[in-house]
Order: sequence, then C-alpha cells, then structure tokens
Amino acid sequence: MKVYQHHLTRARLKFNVVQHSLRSQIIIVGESNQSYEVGISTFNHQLRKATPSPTFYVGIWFHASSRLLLCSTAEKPKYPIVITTPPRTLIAHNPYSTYYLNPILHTHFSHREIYSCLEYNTGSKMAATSASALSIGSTISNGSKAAPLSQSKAFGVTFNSQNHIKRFTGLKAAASVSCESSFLGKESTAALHYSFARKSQNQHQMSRNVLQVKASFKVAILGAAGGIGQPLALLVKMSPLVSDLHLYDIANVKGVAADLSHCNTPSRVRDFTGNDELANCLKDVDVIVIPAGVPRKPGMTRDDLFNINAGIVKTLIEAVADNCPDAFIHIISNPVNSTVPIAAEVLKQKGVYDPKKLFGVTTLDVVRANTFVAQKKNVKLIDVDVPVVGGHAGITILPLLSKTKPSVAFTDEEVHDLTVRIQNGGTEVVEAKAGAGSATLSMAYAAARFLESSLRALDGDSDVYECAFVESEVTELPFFASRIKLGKKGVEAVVASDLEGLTEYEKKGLEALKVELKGSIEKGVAFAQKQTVSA
Ligand SMILES: NC(=O)C1=CN([C@@H]2O[C@H](COP(=O)(O)OP(=O)(O)OC[C@H]3O[C@@H](n4cnc5c(N)ncnc54)[C@H](O)[C@@H]3O)[C@@H](O)[C@H]2O)C=CC1
Ligand SMILES: O=C([O-])CC(=O)C(=O)O
Repeated sequence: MKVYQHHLTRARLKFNVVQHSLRSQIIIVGESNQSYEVGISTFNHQLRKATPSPTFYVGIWFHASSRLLLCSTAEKPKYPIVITTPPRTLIAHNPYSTYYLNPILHTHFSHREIYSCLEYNTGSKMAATSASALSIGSTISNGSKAAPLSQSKAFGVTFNSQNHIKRFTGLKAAASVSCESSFLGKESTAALHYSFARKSQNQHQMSRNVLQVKASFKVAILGAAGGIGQPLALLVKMSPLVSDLHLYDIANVKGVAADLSHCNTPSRVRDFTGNDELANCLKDVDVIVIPAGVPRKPGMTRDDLFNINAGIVKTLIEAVADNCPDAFIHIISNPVNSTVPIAAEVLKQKGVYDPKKLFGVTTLDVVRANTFVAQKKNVKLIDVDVPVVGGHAGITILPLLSKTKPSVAFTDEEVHDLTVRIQNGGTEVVEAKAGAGSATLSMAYAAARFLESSLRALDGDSDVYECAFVESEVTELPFFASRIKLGKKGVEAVVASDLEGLTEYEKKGLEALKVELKGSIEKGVAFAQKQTVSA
C-alpha cells in the first residue's frame, strides 16, 4: 500500500471534516480553512519521513488554532477509505504525549480515536472513485496495518447515499450520529452533543442525528480548592466521560463546587469538606486525583515539602483504602518521589495495594519536555514527543531526548540545555511566581490529560500510553517513571525498551538519578512504616 501525497490547492479541495474522538466523544465538523494546505503537506511529509512503507492512505491533520481537522485522501483507493490517525510517531496522536488539547472544546486526539469522514471535490476522477465507503482504521504501531475496528465496537450507523459514507463504525453501541451544517455554533454544548456535517456536493440533503455521549465515570479530586485543584476541576468538568465530580478539601470547596456546577456539562458536581465528609466523597469513585498539600516557595526543594505533605497523603490514602480500594489513584502532591511510596505502603498495610492502580503524576515533565523541545527546535508543538523517565524532582527527571519522536537532531549543547531546563521546569515557575506557589495551570492541564487517558483506558481503549511514576522493574529501583500502557486494570505494561540504547549522556543521567531517587523512595517507605495506619 502506498501513501499518496496530494499537492492540494484550495481551489481543488473542499471538504467537510468530521472528527470524532472516542476519548473525548467529540465530533467536530468544519470546512477547511486557509491553513489546510500547510497542514496536509506537513502531515504527508512527516508521514513519508517516519513511515517508509506506510499503510495509510488518508492523512489527517489538526490545526490547533482553527480547531479543524483536516484530511487529505488517497487517489483511487482500492479499498474502503480507511480514515485513521497518523502513526504514533507522528504529530498529535502519539501514545503518551502531545495530545493536542483544546480545553474549550476538550478536543483530544489519539490514534484510533479519531473517526473522520470527508467529502471533497478535487475536480478530478478522484472524487468519483474515492468517496465510496468509510471504515474506521487504527494503527497499532508505526508501519503496521491499518485495521478496521468494525468488529469490536460497531454502533452501526449507516449512510446510504452513494459516494458517501456507507458505514461508520467503532463508537459505543448507544451512540447515534447526526448531521448538521456547522459545528461552530455549538461550542457551548460541545461536551454534550456534537454534530456531524455531511454536506454533499452532489446532494445537499442533510440527515439529523446527534451523538449522545455516555458519561459514566466518577472522579474525586482531593485538594480541589487549591491552585491545581480548581483549574483541574474545571477541565474535568468538561470531560464528557465524567458523570460525577467529587470535590474535597479541608476548606473553601463549597464555593468552588457551586461555581463549577453552573457549567452545562454532563457531570454532577458535589462538594465535601473536611475529614467527616471524606468517606462519602470517595464512595464508588473510579479515579482519585490528589493535589492536596503545600506547594514550594523559591529556594525550597520538593523534598522540603515532605514533612507536611507526607502526612496529608497518608491520611488521604487511608481513606481511599477504606472506601474505594479499587480506584485508580493519581498522586500529584510533592514530593512525588516519596509520596507515591508512602501511598503504596499505606495501601499495603491496609491489605488493598494494587500496584497497577497507583500512579505518581509526572505528565507535566513530558508536557514541558515537548514544549521546550518544540521551542528550541522551532518545530510545531504537536510534532514532538519526548519520553521522560526517572522520578519527579530535579535531576531525577530524565528526558530521553534521543528518543524524541519524530527523531530530532540535537547538538550536545542543546541536549544539555534542554535536559537542565526540563529538570528545572518546576523551579522556573516557582521563581516566576515569587512566593505565590508553584505550577498550577500547566499542572492542571497535565493532570487532566493523565486523567483523561486513565478514563479512556477504563473505558476499554486498549491503546493508551502515558508516562507515570509507578511500581516498576525496569530498573533496580522499586518505583520509576517511564512510559506505561494503561488498561482497564491499570498499568498493563511498562515500556522497558525506552531505557535501551541510551546515549552516554542519558546513561550518566540515569545512574546519577538513581542515587537520589532511591533515597526519596526509602524516605517515603520509612515514614509510612513508622506510622501506625489508622484502622
Ligand atoms: N506532580 C507534579 O508534577 C506537581 C505537583 N505539585 C504539587 O501539588 C501540590 C498542590 O499544589 P497547589 O495546588 O499549587 O497547592 P495549593 O496550596 O494551592 O492547594 C493545595 C490544596 O490542598 C488542600 N489541602 C491541604 N491539606 C489537605 C488535606 N489534608 N486534605 C485535603 N486537602 C488538603 C488545601 O486546602 C489547598 O486547597 C503541592 O504539593 C505541589 O508541590 C505541583 C505542581 C506539579
Ligand atoms: O516545582 C514544583 O514544586 C511543582 C512541581 O512539581 C512542578 O512544577 O513540576
């Protein structure tokens, strides 16, 4: 199979694009705009570069600012048009980073999640032959065959019109699809209903259906009134996968919940204040996110937060163990290198430890790595994907720049500068805030991404990867941050191969970080072991 590149011009190409992300349950419809040519050619260029024998014959490109998904398609496809996202090595749809997130439309992308259909008018024979049928494609890995998913999650929407989509499969059984002429006026209800425009060049007939999203997960945020908690709660409130959002804090959470509850998105918001209400907050929750605790001030290390935050995390995890031991636990509170081991110990002592479900959130390191690399190399943000391993403090944060996808050439100096900047990303913000706290907005963004990935995994998406600090055997340390595959039961696999073939610089960084990380882990374990866990 071959990828065809079209040098499309605006005059030749006109299409409506429908994009559906299973993760976010969004369909976006839009006319192409002036940026699409650049997007398509960029996509195709990258596709050819990264995948010498690609199986794709449809390119998709998302232009961040226009919020339009742009597609190009192959010439004379011999098969039904497979519309798929790019391989994971490419742009926005990579497995564990740089999902482009538009917080307003809550638009995430990942491969296998985007369902697109298009019609176009190239003014050539292409139009007659290509717009025939559509099935949903997925890519398992770079260069792998794009396989229709119709067997697994078909929801059986059928389009009968000739030259248009015959079958559109892959969504949830309950979904129905509808067509509307535009999505741009629908932003306010974007998380609820998404429309699907299918304006035929041959027949201007519209059918009306609406995709109904079934929000079904309960999420609790502990520390929800804080700097991270509030923007995180807002992002979670916008998730169409969330049915119930429980906000817990020791103070000031009532107002946050009241405020948030006015947003017309699916989830029901409830507030819980103080220890007496913690058990209720946690009942039947699927994912608990914990940003409770004090942040750094300039001059402090994350470890300086240990004395206060260790106790906070311990108490909260005890309640989690008692009330929702099966939930995924996302720990944001610093020092993550110690608070995660503390949580593990507490859960062990309570007899409910499932290492697959306990995560230290290190997503912000990946987000920063991607951002800083993109800035340094002056490439588009969504092009970059850098694994970050180790822990979450100073030198324990190790970006594996040699594993950047698509591969980027760095000078030694660039590698060093970037590594140091990524390691000090948190400090950069702490200093800029000059005493008013540490990263909150970017952290909320990162936590929302990690949460969304977890919910997608819980929802049965079998292709979800993120970096996280978890119990691990990839090194001799009991906990380590690396790329993991998420599934319904939590960590399905740790991607050990990321630690193979490192550069000398990375190897040195790895050895150096192990010493500090080991100390932080042991400190956390010792703390939890010398405390009596409350019954
Ligand atoms: N993992 C990561 O990448 C990052 C971690 N952090 C960490 O996240 C934590 C929170 O940071 P911010 O939100 O900026 O702090 P913040 O002080 O603005 O908010 C913390 C919230 O936790 C609440 N809280 C304190 N004790 C609590 C308890 N026992 N139960 C429930 N809630 C409690 C406070 O009332 C407050 O609302 C800090 O430890 C910070 O270092 C921050 C940024 C990135
Ligand atoms: O630096 C801090 O104290 C907060 C944090 O963990 C980060 O921003 O990465």
